[in-house]
Amino acid sequence: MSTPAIAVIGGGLAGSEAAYQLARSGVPTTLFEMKPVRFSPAHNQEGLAELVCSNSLRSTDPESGIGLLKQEMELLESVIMQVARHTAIPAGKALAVDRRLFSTAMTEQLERMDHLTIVRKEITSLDDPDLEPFAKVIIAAGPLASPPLTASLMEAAGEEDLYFYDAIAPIVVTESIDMDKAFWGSRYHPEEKDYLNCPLNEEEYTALVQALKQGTRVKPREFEQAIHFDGCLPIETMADRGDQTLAFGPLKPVGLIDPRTGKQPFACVQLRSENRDKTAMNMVGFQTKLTYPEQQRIFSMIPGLEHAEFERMGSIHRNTFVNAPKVLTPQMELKNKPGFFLAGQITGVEGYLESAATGLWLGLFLAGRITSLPPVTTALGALLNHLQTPAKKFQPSNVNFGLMPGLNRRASKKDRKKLYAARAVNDFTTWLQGEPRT
Ligand SMILES: Cc1cc2nc3c(=O)[nH]c(=O)nc-3n(C[C@H](O)[C@H](O)[C@H](O)COP(=O)(O)OP(=O)(O)OC[C@H]3O[C@@H](n4cnc5c(N)ncnc54)[C@H](O)[C@@H]3O)c2cc1C
Repeated sequence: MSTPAIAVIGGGLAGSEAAYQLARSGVPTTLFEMKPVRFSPAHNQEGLAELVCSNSLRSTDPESGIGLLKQEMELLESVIMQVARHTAIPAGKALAVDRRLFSTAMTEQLERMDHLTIVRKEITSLDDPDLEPFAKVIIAAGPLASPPLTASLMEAAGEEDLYFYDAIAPIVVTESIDMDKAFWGSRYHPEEKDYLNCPLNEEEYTALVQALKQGTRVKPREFEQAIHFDGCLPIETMADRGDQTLAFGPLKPVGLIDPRTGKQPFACVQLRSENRDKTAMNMVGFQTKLTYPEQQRIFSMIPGLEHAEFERMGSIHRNTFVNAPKVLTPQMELKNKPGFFLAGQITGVEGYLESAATGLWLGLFLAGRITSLPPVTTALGALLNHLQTPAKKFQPSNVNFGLMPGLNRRASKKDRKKLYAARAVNDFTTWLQGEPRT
């Protein structure tokens, strides 16, 4: 009996990895990629597995979550990792690649594979006649999946369970903050230096809220009307909801005492350090749709930020992803549309490698080369387990130590990381040995 064919929509990081794993396992696979017929707003090369922004696949340190993930992907013979090693350029402890070479090598690798057909065509619906011959379909169309396909996915996933945007808070250069006005300290812990606080009196707060309400905003684009994500509302939308909303929300002053007055201010803007050296600070809760000049003008009304230099302005960019715990089975199959599986950023993961890892797992799983999820104590397991939990952001480096039975919680953070790395690799290898290999 011949093996049923599988279609993959989207030849990005996840789709290319999934298609490779299926084809090398002998599964007849067709990869539909819309480029060069149509390009998303971020893609501009014709090749597969295009890295749209940075050329870095981040740290190779096996004590970091992302380094561990690399090790585990290599154990599973990930093509993304193989090609990345071949096209790497020097970048210290990080794995960076020549972006063009990487995409060209990935395209050539996939084009010469048996069992794999690459069709340059946009799939516009989950009911597209082109998909009819296939027993299963992997949707790996990315955070910028083409609009008609997104609309069709919305129908299958349910409007409220498909999100369309990512909200980014502005980052300020620490040196440009007026330290005569701002003070360090986290809530109830003035000695901790993780947060920098800009105190506002009632008058300053009221002026800021009015400015936020009246500030010029970037016009909503296609699909953005359907946003329902209270976890990261734009700051000006919160201001619209009521004059005191911010004072009880991201600007609440509770637990923060201004050392200059010895009192709790009326409201407080908090900035969280972006890096270990605290050279850049992230404005907590200030994700925004205000235009860049308006951000500059309005945020400089905040005491301490009058002369702030912005390393990055706030923004909201399109990022299509589903509410994975609700709409997907643990095998990443759409509950409302059996036979349709999701991989890549559209599942809710973020980052090149994390996206590729979901494609790797799904490709191997649908090819029958592995039969279960990796244990949650491994980086790959934690990543996949994340798809079944409600948290939006996933950082493999934040893998919960609590998942590791017997791990000494009193050990230093560094030792715990080492122990974790050792345990995770161990658990992963044990799991792998128990899996059927062809
Ligand atoms: C602007 C931007 C910058 C980013 N910068 C970084 C970064 O610096 N570092 C990082 O780690 N991550 C970054 N990311 C996240 C990163 O892009 C993703 O994590 C990763 O590329 C997602 O992989 P994917 O396979 O899910 O989607 P993609 O890599 O986007 O691949 C999706 C593919 O599907 C194709 N496609 C879309 N719709 C259809 C259709 N209907 N029919 C056929 N084909 C279709 C697209 O052309 C594309 O080739 C960025 C994302 C964006 C949008």
